[in-house]
Amino acid sequence: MEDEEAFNAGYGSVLNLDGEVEMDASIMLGSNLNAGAVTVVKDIAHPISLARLVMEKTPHVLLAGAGANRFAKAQGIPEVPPGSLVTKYAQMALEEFKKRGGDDRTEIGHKNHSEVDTVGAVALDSKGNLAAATSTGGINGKMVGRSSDTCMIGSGTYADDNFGAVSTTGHGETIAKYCLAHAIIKEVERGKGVQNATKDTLEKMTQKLRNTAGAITISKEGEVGIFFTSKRMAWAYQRENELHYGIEHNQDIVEKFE
Ligand SMILES: NC(=O)C[C@H](N)C(=O)O
Repeated sequence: MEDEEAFNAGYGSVLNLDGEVEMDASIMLGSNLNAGAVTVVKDIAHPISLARLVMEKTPHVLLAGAGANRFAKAQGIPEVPPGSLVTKYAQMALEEFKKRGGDDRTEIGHKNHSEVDTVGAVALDSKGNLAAATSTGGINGKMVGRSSDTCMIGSGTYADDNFGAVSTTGHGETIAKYCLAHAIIKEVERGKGVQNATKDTLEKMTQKLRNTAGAITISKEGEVGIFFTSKRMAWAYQRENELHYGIEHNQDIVEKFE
């Protein structure tokens, strides 16, 4: 998904005020709560793979900026040429953002053409291990050096084999203040099913902070929770020979395959 221009991650990321791509990503394992993250990394095609290396090869959880890029080099991850993750669409979106005077970073009350989605994944394997991962270019027209919720364990990403795994998208400052991913997990811990936990937590967050977000959650039993207070959120999941997907509210398109 980081290679796909339609998504706001890797190639196709939105731009900061200087017209550059600065990316964030995080990953977490539910079995031991191991986690890794990077923030404000430049010229790396797959920030999520770098976040995984932070988890697997360092004693740290989060590496930032030049230090994260230096670590990538040491791990043999090549940098892509400067500017090669920038797309025409992202440049147009930044121009539009600047023309508008640059203050409509949330969906409430605005029709915002420049937002494309962060990518995230949650998974359960046959042994009962849960994992979550999230990757983003952040928010169009962000300040240089701004870190998002996506690199923050507990906000953008969380996984605990006892309860579930969550990945979130939406207005980063709001998600970070609410510790959204962890807040959803806490509701599961209190006994709610993952769909209700996801929905109720997002609704409470939006009511309190007047900004929108969405999340995908999976339980240790393999149930999925999908909800968004934003206008749209593209999602999909596969269980056995059924593929489910949607983007609008109350949409669940099913395709069966052999
Ligand atoms: N579309 C997104 O999910 C953006 C991301 N949460 C951020 O604030 O950077």
